[in-house]
Amino acid sequence: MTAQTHRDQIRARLAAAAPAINPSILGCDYAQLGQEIADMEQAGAKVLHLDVMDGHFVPNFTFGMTIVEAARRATELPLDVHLMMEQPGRYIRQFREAGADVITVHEEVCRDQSELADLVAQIRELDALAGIAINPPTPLERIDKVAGNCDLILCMSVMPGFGGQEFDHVALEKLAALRDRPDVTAFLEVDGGVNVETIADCTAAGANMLVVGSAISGSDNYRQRIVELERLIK
Ligand SMILES: O=C(CO)[C@H](O)[C@H](O)COP(=O)(O)O
Repeated sequence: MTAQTHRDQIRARLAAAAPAINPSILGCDYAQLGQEIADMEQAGAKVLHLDVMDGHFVPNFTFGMTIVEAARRATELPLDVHLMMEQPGRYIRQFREAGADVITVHEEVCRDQSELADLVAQIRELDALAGIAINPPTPLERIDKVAGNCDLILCMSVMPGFGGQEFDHVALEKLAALRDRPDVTAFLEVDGGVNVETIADCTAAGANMLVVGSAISGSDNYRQRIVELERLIK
């Protein structure tokens, strides 16, 4: 029997958890990062979303591989690392070595779909799940050749860069179109403005990985909020 790869194991964990609430650490207290991550895990998170922002592709900075590596030491939960950055290919190996299990790159930083496909292959060679992300204005045609051959597709429901923005419904049309494509087996993820008002529409449209930032990190009780969100989607 062939041994399971790390990708196989992570895919199986995500499939077992789906539809999964995927808390983003963007709004956490970074002076207490280990505790924040432990709190999210105890609250029921099955996967954690880490937002890497470079100040070029998005008008904000967050963190790089050092924090990914610290998160890796703080938890065994799958780490879903969203690279909001130019030239992600230069850093993919370092993020993988820091402990990223899922690595997502943006279509908008690629010349064409062949470059996007190369990044997917590069991520998979490192035994991580490969995700591709599109911003609200980016049409699905821009990923039509790669959508059937990647592990996760992230439909942004805000322009990336900041938490606490309003949900853009354009993501729902894209999710539904992807869900209906027989060749697409990727996890379908949505990120931005996902909260108690919008989450049920996301799963109804086909999302099975639901990134939630401020609706969890801004609440007084992470567990209560995750349970509340889960009730709306299961
Ligand atoms: O990528 C992001 C913003 O660009 C983040 O995942 C962000 O944490 C989402 O936050 P919120 O749920 O508050 O919209």
